[in-house]
Amino acid sequence: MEIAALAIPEVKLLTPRKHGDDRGFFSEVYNKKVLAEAGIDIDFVQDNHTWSVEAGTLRGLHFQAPPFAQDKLVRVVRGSIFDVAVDLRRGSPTFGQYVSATISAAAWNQILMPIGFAHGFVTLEPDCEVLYKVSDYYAPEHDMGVAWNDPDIAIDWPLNGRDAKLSEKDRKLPLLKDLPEVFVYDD
Ligand SMILES: Cc1cn([C@H]2C[C@H](O)[C@@H](COP(=O)(O)OP(=O)(O)O[C@H]3O[C@H](C)C(=O)[C@H](O)[C@H]3O)O2)c(=O)[nH]c1=O
Repeated sequence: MEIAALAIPEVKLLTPRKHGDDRGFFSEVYNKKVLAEAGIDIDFVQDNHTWSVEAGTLRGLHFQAPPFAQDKLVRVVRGSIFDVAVDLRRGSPTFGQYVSATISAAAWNQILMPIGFAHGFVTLEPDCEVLYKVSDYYAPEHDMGVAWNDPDIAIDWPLNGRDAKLSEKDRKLPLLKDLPEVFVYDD
């Protein structure tokens, strides 16, 4: 498992090994012990699976507020996504900044973001399937978000001239400046 830090170092890019042979491949895509040995000790409790039909499908920017905040480990088993983590931790030197990575079945990579970040992605091709682990259960009453196109975050989404396909909920998410304080930076 290769593990690299992105520009906001709490967000990691993971690349599991693929063991190929004439049948295909085998890959340990999650190993709690391997991550713990790398200092990433997270108890994931729920697996999510989303399928997006069209390229340009944009889900985000979402997070769950404490006490149901979630670490997330995201991977793609069909297609590719432009994945984004936005630092929402008040007091963080990178508050309101984002990191991004292209996560794809072809690259066989994953992105890990801790509690304190909003998550979103846009699909780069049709028929994308995204699987991700979260470290707390779904809590709809604590499900929150930030507008995908917040000018203060200014995410450079690769929409390639198409309109983002958004849920009604995501069309109405607040701007970062209007969010209540939910996460505090704990360096
Ligand atoms: C998140 C979630 C949703 N649901 C139900 C609620 C709705 O009936 C339906 C679709 O939910 P939603 O529109 O919130 O799905 P996404 O827009 O893909 O939301 C996700 O998108 C971004 C990228 C995330 O990181 C979050 O995990 C999550 O917010 O699934 C559940 O039953 N369990 C869950 O854990």
